[in-house]
Amino acid sequence: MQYSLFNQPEKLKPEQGASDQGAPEQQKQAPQRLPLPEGDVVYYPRFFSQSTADTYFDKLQSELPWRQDSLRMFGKSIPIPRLQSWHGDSQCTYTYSGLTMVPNPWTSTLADIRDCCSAACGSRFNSVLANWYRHGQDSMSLHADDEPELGPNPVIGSVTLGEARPFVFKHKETKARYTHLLEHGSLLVMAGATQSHYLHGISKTVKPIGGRINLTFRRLIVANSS
Ligand SMILES: O=C(O)CCC(=O)C(=O)O
Ligand SMILES: [Fe+2]
Repeated sequence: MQYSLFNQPEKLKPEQGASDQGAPEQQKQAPQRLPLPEGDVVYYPRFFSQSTADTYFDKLQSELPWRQDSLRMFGKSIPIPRLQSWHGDSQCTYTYSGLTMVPNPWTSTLADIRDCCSAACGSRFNSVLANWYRHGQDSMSLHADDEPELGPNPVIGSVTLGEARPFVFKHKETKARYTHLLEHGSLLVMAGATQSHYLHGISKTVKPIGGRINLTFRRLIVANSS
């Protein structure tokens, strides 16, 4: 399907809730295409209003069955530096870095956010990895979302709630780096050949910062997916 990354149906425009009144600088922020050669990345600041994003943060923090997962490296079990929760349609079992994750069901909060992101991205997302970065020492090392079950040129929709963190892109051949701050209530959409050409990740910081929840929506190619 051909679609524009700039799709933003009227009903998905940032809400103008009570807490946003009198703060016109918070509204009408246009999507930005990031200047990444060979990449296809669009950033929607305030995809969700401040008040909606605050509510989602609180609900997800308390509702999701957060897990401390570990990876096996060099024969040792190493805890990953963040908590995670994998949700999706029942057939969406996902394997990454040797870790096989059976999906938890969609919660109504996750399903609401999924539907907004699917409409904006033109992709029917069937799964989401929720990441909870509790503080500055939580991180995600550079990687590409290029697992075979995502298919070629996957569309990935990534929502940030809570503390803003810099998102690092590193070009696989030129090694050029580009950093973009992901803010509360934003949506970052990676599409096209972005995963073929770039790694991405979240670095640690020594600054005393608050928690951040990230939701990375994906569409896995699975039997019986519509
Ligand atoms: O926390 C983020 O913004 C990145 C998450 C990510 O890259 C992933 O879940 O694959
Ligand atoms: Fe990723």
